[in-house]
Amino acid sequence: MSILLEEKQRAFADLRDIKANLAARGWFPATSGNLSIRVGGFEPSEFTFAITSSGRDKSVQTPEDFLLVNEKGVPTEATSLKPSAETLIHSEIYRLTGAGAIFHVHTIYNNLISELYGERGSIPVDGVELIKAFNIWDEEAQIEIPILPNYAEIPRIAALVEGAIVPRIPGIVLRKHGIYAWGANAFEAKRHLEAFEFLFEYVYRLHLLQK
Ligand SMILES: CSCCC(=O)C(=O)COP(=O)(O)O
Ligand SMILES: [Zn+2]
Repeated sequence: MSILLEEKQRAFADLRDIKANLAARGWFPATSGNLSIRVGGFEPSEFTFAITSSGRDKSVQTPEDFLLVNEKGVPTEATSLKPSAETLIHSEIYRLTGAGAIFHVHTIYNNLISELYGERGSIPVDGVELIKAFNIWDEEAQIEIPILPNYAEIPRIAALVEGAIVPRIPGIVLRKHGIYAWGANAFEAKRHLEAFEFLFEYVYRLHLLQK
């Protein structure tokens, strides 16, 4: 078996597991969300990643759930499957961060918080312990999680990713849409995603308490 085939099968298996895990939390309502894992070499200019196919019910497992695409988001193998409509955002995050996995979900809390802080352009989080999940260990750390507008054309959003990325924050929120969280591998990307969602719920509930 070639190394790429082995890596592809491992990436598909990892995506299947994470998809089932996140679906069980209700984080893929109405076919929303997409997941990807980088496969093969880590050349900055040329890379391949496994990504969810577009428009599918992510709470069920089928043989048509994933495909491989190149750094431009074009399928690398003959297939009738369509890559996620948001593949270009994944491509751009891989290109800019060298991440190994990217997970995107739509939740009530990430949508609410993105609207609450939409005009500010970032979500402030102040001194919450789970900030350490991002490997930020300062006492009472203060972070700002970037928010981008949710344009209808994905290339317009992708063009803004470079300017929005904050090196120590492994995620970007799209306003009234959802979060992209990434990490060096699937384990780390999942940890980051869980931390973001915890922090969004915390900040939202705190806002209500303080009103
Ligand atoms: C009904 S969800 C609208 C599209 C979206 O935001 C999303 O995350 C899912 O798109 P995909 O093409 O990856 O299924
Ligand atoms: Zn989406």
